[in-house]
Amino acid sequence: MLEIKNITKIYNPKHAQPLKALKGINLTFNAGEFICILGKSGSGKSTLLNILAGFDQPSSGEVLLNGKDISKFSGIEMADYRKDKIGFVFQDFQLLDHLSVFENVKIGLAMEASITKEKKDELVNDILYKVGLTKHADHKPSELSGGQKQRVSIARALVKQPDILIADEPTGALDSETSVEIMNLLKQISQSGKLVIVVTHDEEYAHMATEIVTLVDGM
Ligand SMILES: Nc1ncnc2c1ncn2[C@@H]1O[C@H](COP(=O)(O)OP(=O)(O)OP(=O)(O)O)[C@@H](O)[C@H]1O
Repeated sequence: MLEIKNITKIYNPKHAQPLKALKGINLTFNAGEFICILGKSGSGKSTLLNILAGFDQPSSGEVLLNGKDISKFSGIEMADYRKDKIGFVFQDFQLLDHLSVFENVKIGLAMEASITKEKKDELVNDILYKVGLTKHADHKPSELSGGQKQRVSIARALVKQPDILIADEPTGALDSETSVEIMNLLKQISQSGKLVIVVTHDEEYAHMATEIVTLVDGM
């Protein structure tokens, strides 16, 4: 489904000492897999994630989604790729404090001009049910626990039904019990047929993965 071939990323290529953040990475990921990307600080995890999510482009190599090379996409094609195929979950949730849980999740559908308001409301209610937040739909983020906030962020990423869910340190701001809960939810999501890719510092949760990728110094 998602294949990367000989990816390199060089920051400041014209600098006297360019920084090689990724040094020829080859990986294949399939639908239904739960991938954990591990590695020390500076090993290239965020760089790899940003390329997979279409936030950044590699210096060389290919990123193939169902055989199509997204690394050569134009700006507009890349924006469509991010909108249609990718859900992204951030460590610090990135919720809007003045909006309710329902409204925060609905933001995930803001770019979907072809979906009616009624259908959007139905999709939001469905996903809130799936992540166990129906009772909290009218609450503000400030009224939620850290784990509940991360569930809102996951619901917002999933509401547009992307094929791929990417999470950057989703448990980084959570205690260990809540972290297990969130990792279990992410695993369940992969078992429903999505490709879930998680960057984590917490090696203790890596056993839950179907595949572990360990980055060492960009390799
Ligand atoms: N925009 C940038 N410009 C220049 N160098 C960068 C940039 N982003 C990252 N780097 C460098 O690339 C290397 C890999 O960084 P990256 O953020 O991918 O690592 P990481 O494994 O995600 O680290 P952390 O766990 O601390 O987030 C590091 O040496 C970093 O300093």
